[in-house]
Amino acid sequence: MEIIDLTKTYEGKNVLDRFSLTLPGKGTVCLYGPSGCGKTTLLNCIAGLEPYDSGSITGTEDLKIAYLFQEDRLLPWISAAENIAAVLRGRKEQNREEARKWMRLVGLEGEDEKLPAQLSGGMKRRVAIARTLAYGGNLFLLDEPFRALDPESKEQMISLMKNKTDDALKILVTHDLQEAEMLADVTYILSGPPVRINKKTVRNL
Ligand SMILES: Nc1ncnc2c1ncn2[C@@H]1O[C@H](COP(=O)(O)OP(=O)(O)OP(=O)(O)O)[C@@H](O)[C@H]1O
Repeated sequence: MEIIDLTKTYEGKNVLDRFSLTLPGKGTVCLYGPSGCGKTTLLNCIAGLEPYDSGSITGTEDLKIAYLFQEDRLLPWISAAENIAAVLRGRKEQNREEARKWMRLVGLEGEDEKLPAQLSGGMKRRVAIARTLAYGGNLFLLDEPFRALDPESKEQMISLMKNKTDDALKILVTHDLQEAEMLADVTYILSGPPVRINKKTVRNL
């Protein structure tokens, strides 16, 4: 996948200014940078959710993209398990079973019937993670995926994500260098001073 000279402006202000990056077919690439530097905008452009002013993104045409948004975006009027089942393509009963399996995998057994409003912030995040993984794909866009999780659930979710997305490319946006260190093969610093992460490749853009 190749991003060449991507430029995106909002209200006359350059958010992405001739941004270029070549990404591998699989593995985890972390984008690290201060709030407001354009990380979410970049993911939205890759996903095709935001138009851009100039430049190109190629190599995404045949990819199935699973996007974990920064916000959970759960449908409030259906249960946690139904939120997961909603992205599945099988028969109703099969989807329900599959959704229950994902609820177990993210440590939410017994919470299937709860509405999002009845879940804690961390539980909602785990449902959103389960929904993204259940949908699956060859490109995962992960915008602060472990936001609102306690350290133990975060570790569990990192390990689950590693297991379930082995053959895919993951683009991970995070403010947390420890997270980058645990997951990423390469970390790009989008702006600000260089930061070193143990044993990992860190590049400034
Ligand atoms: N729809 C929009 N309309 C106008 N400006 C926007 C819009 N979306 C984002 N911006 C602006 O673009 C800039 C980049 O926003 P973006 O959400 O991509 O940053 P970010 O690096 O993901 O930040 P964070 O780490 O806080 O999520 C910000 O200055 C923001 O105010």
